[in-house]
Amino acid sequence: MTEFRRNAFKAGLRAKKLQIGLWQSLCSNIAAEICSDSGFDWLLLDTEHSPNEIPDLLSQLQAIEKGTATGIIRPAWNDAVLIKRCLDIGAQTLLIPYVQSVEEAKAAVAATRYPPHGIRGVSVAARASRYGRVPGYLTKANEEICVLVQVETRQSLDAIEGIAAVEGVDGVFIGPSDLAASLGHLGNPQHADVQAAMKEAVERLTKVGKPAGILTGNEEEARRYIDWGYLFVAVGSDVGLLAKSADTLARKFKPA
Ligand SMILES: O=C(O)C(=O)C[C@H](O)[C@@H](O)CO
Repeated sequence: MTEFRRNAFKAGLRAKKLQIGLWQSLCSNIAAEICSDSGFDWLLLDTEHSPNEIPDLLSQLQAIEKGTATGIIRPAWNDAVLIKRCLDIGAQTLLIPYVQSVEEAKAAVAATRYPPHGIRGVSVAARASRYGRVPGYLTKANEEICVLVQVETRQSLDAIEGIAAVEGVDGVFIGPSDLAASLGHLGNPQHADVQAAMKEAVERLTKVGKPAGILTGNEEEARRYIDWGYLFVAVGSDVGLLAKSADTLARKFKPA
């Protein structure tokens, strides 16, 4: 019998365990497979700022299944159709960008739930149910679906407790680049005002018992965010790793 797949990332969030991730923007199943054997807890397959399409995402999910990491997809927008397509190919954890209000957080959750709890369209033969072979998938799916919402503007910061309290929101991710832009510091998430906002955000989320996540390519910052209480932290990206290693190697033989 084909078993219903459990979501290790969601279990880690419930246990308030620190989970370390890597951002995947190369849109490559081979890169994703390589990174999935590194020991990370999660790999974020981005479609908001990377040219990833559904077939690319599907092959990346397949590639990372045998590794240590849970695949998380970020749809390009808080859109029920994009969300449905990511769920149907087997993603159980989604990171929804630019959630500005309680209403938008509710809409994100509703897009992941079958009626009567939401509006997810029903497929009886999608990969999510192992092509219809998982007994009772339609009634059990919600148990393992994990919804992360992105708070990345001044407006959403103001509403952070309400957004976090929406039933079905499992975690809140602070987007450093967009938050910096919204606070008037485009391109400078290190600015003291932005750092203070990110610290306050995790403190407020911790107070209401909701796990907070973040991304940085800088080790010192990552350690600081972990000290502040962030629980799902992406500590780099496949693009960053490749660019940095390629530059370092080239410099050894072709000094600038
Ligand atoms: O605001 C942010 O920071 C994010 O949402 C993450 C970025 O989109 C990521 O691509 C890094 O630039």
